Amino acid sequence: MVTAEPRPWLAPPASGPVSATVRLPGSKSMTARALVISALADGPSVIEAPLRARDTVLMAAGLRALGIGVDTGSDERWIVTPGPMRGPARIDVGLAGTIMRFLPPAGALADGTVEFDGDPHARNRPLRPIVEALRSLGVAIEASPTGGLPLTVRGTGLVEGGEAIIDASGSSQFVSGLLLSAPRFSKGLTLRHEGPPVPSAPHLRMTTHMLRAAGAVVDESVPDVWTVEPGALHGRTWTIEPDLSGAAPFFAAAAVTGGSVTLTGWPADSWQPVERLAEIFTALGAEVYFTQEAEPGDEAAVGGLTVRGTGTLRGITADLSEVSELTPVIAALAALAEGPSELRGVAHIRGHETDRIAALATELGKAGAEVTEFPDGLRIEPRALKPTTFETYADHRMAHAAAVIGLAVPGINLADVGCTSKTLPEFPELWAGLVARS
Ligand SMILES: O=C(O)C1=C[C@@H](OP(=O)(O)O)[C@@H](O)[C@H](O)C1
Ligand SMILES: C=C(OP(=O)(O)O)C(=O)O
Repeated sequence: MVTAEPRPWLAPPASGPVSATVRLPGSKSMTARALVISALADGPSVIEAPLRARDTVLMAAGLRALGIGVDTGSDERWIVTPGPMRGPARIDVGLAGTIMRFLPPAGALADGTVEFDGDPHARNRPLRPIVEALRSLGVAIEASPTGGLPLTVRGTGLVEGGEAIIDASGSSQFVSGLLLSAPRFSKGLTLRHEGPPVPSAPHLRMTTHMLRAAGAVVDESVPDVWTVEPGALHGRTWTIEPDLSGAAPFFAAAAVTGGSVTLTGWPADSWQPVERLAEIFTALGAEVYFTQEAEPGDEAAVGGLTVRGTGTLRGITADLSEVSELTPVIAALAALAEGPSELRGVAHIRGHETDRIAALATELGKAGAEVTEFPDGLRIEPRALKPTTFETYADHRMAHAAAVIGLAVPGINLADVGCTSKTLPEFPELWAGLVARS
């Protein structure tokens, strides 16, 4: 609920191809899941290489408000000590989809009243499907007249669970949020999605992988149906991968400048959609490869993920529904490409940090691109781009998109770079360091 002063920032232009090896902080999505699963587990957990950013710090604070021990004192590892969850508690979700969708089901397992609210725009983000699913599972929950924040969950310490139907076409996080707490529901959960396709399938797979890693029994063999058996989640050590979505602008810098960016510390067997990112960057004209730093077959092996620009940046036609959070950066690349692009399948990103389709159409349009807005995406015709002040709408990924444009177009002013603190507070410094290596 804190609104910081805007921090204007001039995006640094690249003077040539960038050439850099960067280590990025941990994945927001993995850190969020590790925190929630660890809070619901039967013993302490350690989260190695967590992301320390607004979304994950607020998640930790939300769990603490429920009575969970979350020691975030060290940058290397956070320690979660579960215990009985209780209200009354007030949880600030900031602008984080992960918190507003993952913590109400957990809050329902607390004994007492748990209130949720967040930034002004957080009240516009969709929540109704998860609220209604929770009600159908026996949870007493009050929402605003639009079905969203502010929410009050009247926890009794127990959630009966059982069967629920949900339309999760607005966000995969509705499903993830319910599944993460489901092992602790008395009857577990069978959740059936009914409606247009659920976006962000890789995030659902991350949820089920991580639940199984903590001992949950999860069946996802039937499309659009997830079954979680009731049972204990076990404390464990989580090792958080670097954040793939946070990496996208850095890779984009390689593609735009014809340079090379290697991000280190990637596991050979990632839980994030590296292949989909590689396909998209390859279609754009870049080369993507993984260099293992240890013996093949070593499951813990990490390596470098490299994107190399080839001097060619092609327009693409792509369904981005699996990696919708990459849309702003890919749209920026499309505006700098040699031909038109059509990015579709992302209607739901109108419910992200801002209406990203409208925001991209406006801001890329201001920079000179010819942009057509569709209900589910954008057509972008590259034109000679010009300096502008790029509004960021409190949206970290709009800031990333502006920074990418600014590599090639001197004079791109971001209205506020402070919004990058949501997932990567070090963004301005890391970006300046990268551009200095051009
Ligand atoms: O579960 C998660 O960690 C996320 C799921 C996706 O949400 P949507 O399905 O709403 O796109 C993604 O865009 C978001 O950044 C993180
Ligand atoms: C959509 C995003 O975030 P959230 O987890 O708040 O939905 C995002 O990070 O691009």
